[in-house]
Amino acid sequence: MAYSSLNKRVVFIKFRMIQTENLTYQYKKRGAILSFPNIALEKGKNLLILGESGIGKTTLLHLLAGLLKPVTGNVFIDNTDLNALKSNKLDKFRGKNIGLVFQKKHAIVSLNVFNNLKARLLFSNALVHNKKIEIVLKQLGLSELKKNKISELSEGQLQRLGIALSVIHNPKVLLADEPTSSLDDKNCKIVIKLLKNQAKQTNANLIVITHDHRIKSFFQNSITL
Ligand SMILES: Nc1ncnc2c1ncn2[C@@H]1O[C@H](COP(=O)(O)OP(=O)(O)OP(=O)(O)O)[C@@H](O)[C@H]1O
Repeated sequence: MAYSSLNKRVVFIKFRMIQTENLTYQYKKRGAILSFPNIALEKGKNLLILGESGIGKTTLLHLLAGLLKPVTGNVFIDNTDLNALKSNKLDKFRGKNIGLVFQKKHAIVSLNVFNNLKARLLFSNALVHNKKIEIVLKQLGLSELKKNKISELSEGQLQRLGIALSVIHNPKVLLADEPTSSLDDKNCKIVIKLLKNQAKQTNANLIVITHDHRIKSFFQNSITL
């Protein structure tokens, strides 16, 4: 076959890191059925998901993380169908590939800042590199506080530690639930920039779910539930 005709037949299929199809969820039998638009996100792309209170934002985030099983539909992360994984494999997959940023902080109070990050790496079966921890602490402005107890951190410092804990194992996907809703304008901007920078540095996909319209301008892609 001549090169020119071979060339014409080359098809570029864009690889989707995150893909959902026909997702629905129902908390109670006879309860309302929550249904969600399809998501298709190429590697490294970010997405903002907006929606009013009670519309199902946290539910969608939990479906994307495999914390809830959909009534119908599928979630594919890096070509893996989360529905097809048994619970221990799903836990391992989530631990390795997904970073969750919750509004409530998930640090272990009996450990200092540095050891919290070490524990997070151990939990996700990642290699513990002290240097890597130092780098993330520096990126998030927490180096000076590495030996501090969790109780000694301010709200803003705790939030940055929450981000550090979500990104330390280089997840492929970073899911953030209302990361800015309780913040003033200045800190809202800082947190979104930190999340975007962290995602960019590790070539991860960032999905932020929120009702906070202030952050719309930081995202090229957004959907409203
Ligand atoms: N555990 C539960 N049992 C029953 N219903 C639930 C449960 N969790 C959420 N719901 C209902 O499901 C719907 C979607 O809830 P969800 O928390 O996903 O919304 P949300 O958009 O994140 O809301 P908010 O912005 O107020 O946090 C709501 O009507 C809520 O009352």
